[in-house]
Amino acid sequence: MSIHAPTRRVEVLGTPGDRHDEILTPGALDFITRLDDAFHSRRLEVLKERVRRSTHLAGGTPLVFPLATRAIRDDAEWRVAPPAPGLTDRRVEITGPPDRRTAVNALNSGARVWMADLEDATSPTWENVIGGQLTLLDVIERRIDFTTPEGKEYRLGPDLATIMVRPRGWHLLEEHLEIDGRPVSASLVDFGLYFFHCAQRQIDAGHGPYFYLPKLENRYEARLWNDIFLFAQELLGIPRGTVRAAVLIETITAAFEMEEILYQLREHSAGLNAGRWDYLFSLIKTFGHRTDFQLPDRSSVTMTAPFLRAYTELLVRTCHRRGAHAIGGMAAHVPGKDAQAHSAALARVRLDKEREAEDGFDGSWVAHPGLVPVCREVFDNVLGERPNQLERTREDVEVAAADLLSVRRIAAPPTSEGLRSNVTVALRYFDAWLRGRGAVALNGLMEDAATAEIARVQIWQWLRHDRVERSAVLTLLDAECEALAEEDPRALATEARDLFVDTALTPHLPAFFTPEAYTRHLVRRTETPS
Ligand SMILES: CC(=O)SCCNC(=O)CCNC(=O)[C@H](O)C(C)(C)COP(=O)(O)OP(=O)(O)OC[C@H]1O[C@@H](n2cnc3c(N)ncnc32)[C@H](O)[C@@H]1OP(=O)(O)O
Ligand SMILES: O=CC(=O)O
Ligand SMILES: [Mg+2]
Repeated sequence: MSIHAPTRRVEVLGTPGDRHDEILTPGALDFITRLDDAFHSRRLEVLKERVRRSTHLAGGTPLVFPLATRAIRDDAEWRVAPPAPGLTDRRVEITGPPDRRTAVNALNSGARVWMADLEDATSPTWENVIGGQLTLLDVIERRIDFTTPEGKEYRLGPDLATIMVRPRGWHLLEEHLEIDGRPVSASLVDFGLYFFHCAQRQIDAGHGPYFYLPKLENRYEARLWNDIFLFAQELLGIPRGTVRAAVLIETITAAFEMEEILYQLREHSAGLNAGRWDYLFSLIKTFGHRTDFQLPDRSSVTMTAPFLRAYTELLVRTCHRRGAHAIGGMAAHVPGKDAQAHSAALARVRLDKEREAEDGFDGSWVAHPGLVPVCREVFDNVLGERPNQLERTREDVEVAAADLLSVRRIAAPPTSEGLRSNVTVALRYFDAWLRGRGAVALNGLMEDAATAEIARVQIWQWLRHDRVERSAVLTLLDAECEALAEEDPRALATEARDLFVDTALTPHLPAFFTPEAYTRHLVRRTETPS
């Protein structure tokens, strides 16, 4: 089907799947077209600004709290909107891709919020993108219950988590949907389809259209999202201020603009989250060329490192000063398959959540239903009857630019185990992603696009500073490739290897592995548009 909005030609080029027509309705496509009309060029400006900024930082321009927005930071009066229905108590938030099994398990898990993730945890095949929207629609319509061929039943229980949806970031395109012959922003597609189908339904169900916004780099990107919310609410007759969005502070530049990001979104804000994995990725990517920014093995970079503590403490202080929730990040350990690994994972997650709760976070993320009880218990102990600890304004916290950048204090050379682990994670994650899975458990750790990016850019950084030999990386890569192909005949070991070579072993570091990999491997366009 092609629909002709007044002047625009919309084409759906993805292979039609079961019930896709329920999502790709003429009304929804028209809504996406209007979003594209209004915001296409603003997205391009934001992307241009990213390149400009990273070139300046690479050229030695110091990263500082912006001078131009000092008045916003100094103004003690402004606050973000009060928490929206279903978002007052967020002591445990579970994350996961919006496939049907994960959705039912996450919603029933006992977590207060389910972050339905179209970003780090989703490989954006067309089937996953539209399937995810169908899952969300079916959940809200309460028609998702199903039984597997093996007889296992999935049924929504009485007490469900509130849904927050994370659309893909600004760097990605949706090539299965074209307007006037060019692909549409993946962020606008994910946001637009969910908003169009579910905003009113969520309001009718007592909640609202709630979002998590990934990978923002500065206040301009927050303003862009805020303008999109205003536009979308107006267009569909949704009362202004109904949308809520939490921003992941997961780039080093955004850490210098937390107040400004909250300020831009204040009418729609649902606080900030400490997205630690992308944050580390961003830090290495931004300063990877500098000798004083070399990070050691990923396993030895813990949240107690001074530069990471500065980041989380500043996040709590900033949020609570403005009446916004501060939500903790993802501990990577997932429950093990044997008793010993299981209790070790739980103990590590407990320590991580205890530190966050004591620091003043209002809740935190878990990656697996088996981790909900431990996170809840830790926050119950600190919060008691209170739904959050917004009143802890943490005026004791003072963080300077140098504290956020004090990476040198944990510098240590990479070990052979650290290198091997990064090669394994990057290669195996790429293989999973190319086959449509955006999150996997590897060696007891949750791996997704953010953690795989750390593995990739660390290898690049170590090569760049002659910390490891290229031949050693290639030897490990080939061995891992062979092992993967032997273990699983369906593995795309060669494609994953090529992706590794092209994104980690090149002199110029690609900003993300996903855009190129998406175009090369995930895009399956039909000959004749439907
Ligand atoms: C850096 C960041 O951005 S973090 C946020 C993005 N990342 C994520 O959201 C990852 C979320 N986690 C996951 O996707 C999964 O936990 C994985 C892939 C890591 C591991 O999944 P599995 O290998 O299936 O784990 P496991 O076998 O222990 O699962 C047991 C059950 O728990 C369910 N489960 C596991 N994780 C989740 C989850 N996050 N949400 C809901 N259910 C889950 C499984 O579906 C399975 O259910 P079943 O018994 O009905 O089949
Ligand atoms: O999105 C979360 C992160 O840690 O990255
Ligand atoms: Mg992330």
